[in-house]
Amino acid sequence: MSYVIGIDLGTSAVKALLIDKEGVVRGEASRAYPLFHEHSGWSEQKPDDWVEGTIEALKELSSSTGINAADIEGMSFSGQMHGLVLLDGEGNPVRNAILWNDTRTTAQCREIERTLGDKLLGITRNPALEGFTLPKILWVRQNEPQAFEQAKLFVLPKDYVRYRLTGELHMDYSDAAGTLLLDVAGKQWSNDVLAAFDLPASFCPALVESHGLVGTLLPAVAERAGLQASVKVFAGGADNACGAIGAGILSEGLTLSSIGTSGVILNYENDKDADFAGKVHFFNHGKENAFYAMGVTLAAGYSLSWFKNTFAAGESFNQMLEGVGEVKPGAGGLLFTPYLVGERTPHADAQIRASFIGVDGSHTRIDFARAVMEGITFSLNESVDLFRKAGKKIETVISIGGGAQNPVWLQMQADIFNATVVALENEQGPGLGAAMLAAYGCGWFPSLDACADQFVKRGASYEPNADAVETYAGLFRIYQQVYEQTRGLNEALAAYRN
Ligand SMILES: Nc1ncnc2c1ncn2[C@@H]1O[C@H](COP(=O)(O)OP(=O)(O)O)[C@@H](O)[C@H]1O
Ligand SMILES: O=C(CO)[C@@H](O)[C@H](O)COP(=O)(O)O
Repeated sequence: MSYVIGIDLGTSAVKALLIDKEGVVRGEASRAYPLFHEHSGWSEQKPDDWVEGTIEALKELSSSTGINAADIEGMSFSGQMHGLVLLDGEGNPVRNAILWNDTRTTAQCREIERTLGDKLLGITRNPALEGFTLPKILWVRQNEPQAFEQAKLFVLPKDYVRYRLTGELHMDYSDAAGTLLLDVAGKQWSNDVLAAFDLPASFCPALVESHGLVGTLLPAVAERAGLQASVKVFAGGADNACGAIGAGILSEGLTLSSIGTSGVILNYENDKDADFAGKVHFFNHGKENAFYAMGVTLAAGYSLSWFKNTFAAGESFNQMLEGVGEVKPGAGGLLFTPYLVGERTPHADAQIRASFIGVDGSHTRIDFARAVMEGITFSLNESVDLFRKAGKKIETVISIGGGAQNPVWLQMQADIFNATVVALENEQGPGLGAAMLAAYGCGWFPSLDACADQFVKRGASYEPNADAVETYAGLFRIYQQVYEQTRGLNEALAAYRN
């Protein structure tokens, strides 16, 4: 039997999956690593923590499954997007990575808008948002000139890990699309954008397709991980592109909802010229010459894990959420907006913060937990709403991510989105998409679509309940007002943050 490995470099942990030719998961291992929040709005990780975590997870995977290492043919990656890793001439990081959920770069975003004007959307197909990579590059240049002086090249998180595993430096189109330096439709680094910010072409790594072969394992890494150095390593993709591949979102008309640390509503696009006027992100897919548009909730699963860590420390998600299905839709008039770290869609705002509105003396912790889940889902529904207004039909939504583990949340998504929500059997998130890129790259299938036919297995389906749909439609209108009503208050409170 032959196997491939999919590595999902997430924000909270790296997860490695061993998958056979039938698409059956034969083993999994993960390693968590810390996030550093030195100031409000800052979010960093140590690139070498990712590398160590990945090698440790691979070691566990190879030893615990008891399979013959020679049977592992290939591996590929899914990575948290946008994070800036600056490398010196020797390939060492010059500072910690600045992550996708770090919002320190508002001034640099305004500078990018002033410098590029309409060209920005025309070339990169996206507006300047704090989470994207170019503003982070400018921030380091302006605030840490000594570190910037040493930097010869930038990569994204999974590219750094792959580099340390193979010695080869590349970036795939799906991840490069989130840097604001790529001509998305033309699939090349934009000389116009690079020149506008005085960055040399040598600052960007070579571009490859997500299923492209980039090398094999370095012998020392292979030995530590318990693998053979001949394992073929394929580039991989952005976590949302890989999540979409792993959910079979490979043709028009399919929509994905992902509740991981962040939350995403994603729509497949064949048309490189599809125009959403920058209201949602528009990126290259991990499938060759395909695209996707998506809206992003910055703190989706993060809001629930914040709530758990703060008010239910020591409990599992299942323990904390026991009985949440018995609380009626609307949590007794309690509304939550999930703006714990600012927001992206539809309000690109780094200063906004979360609120509970309507707290009543009768509310208990389980009402708050339900309100948090509903608030996250209302935020995702803002993206569903945007897509519907742009003419997209959203009738069936495939749900992935840690949030899809809870059936009450799956039904809640069906009721709030007013669409059929489908879970996957043995949901594995973007790691499955990464493994599929390796399976396709190894030549096991003639196309990614053929691989999806074999690997992606739909599970339970949730239909919208008419009463709940009506209740939520009313609540959603109230939810939508909270942003404007709390914006000024949060701007004033910003001065008091750490
Ligand atoms: N049993 C569960 N029930 C509901 N939500 C859960 C459960 N387990 C995890 N989650 C949610 O999923 C999130 C993690 O999702 P995951 O896809 O693993 O994230 P990432 O890839 O960003 O690390 C958590 O923050 C939590 O909100
Ligand atoms: O910033 C984005 C997408 O634009 C995030 O989706 C990151 O890619 C991190 O994702 P998760 O850790 O939530 O999977």
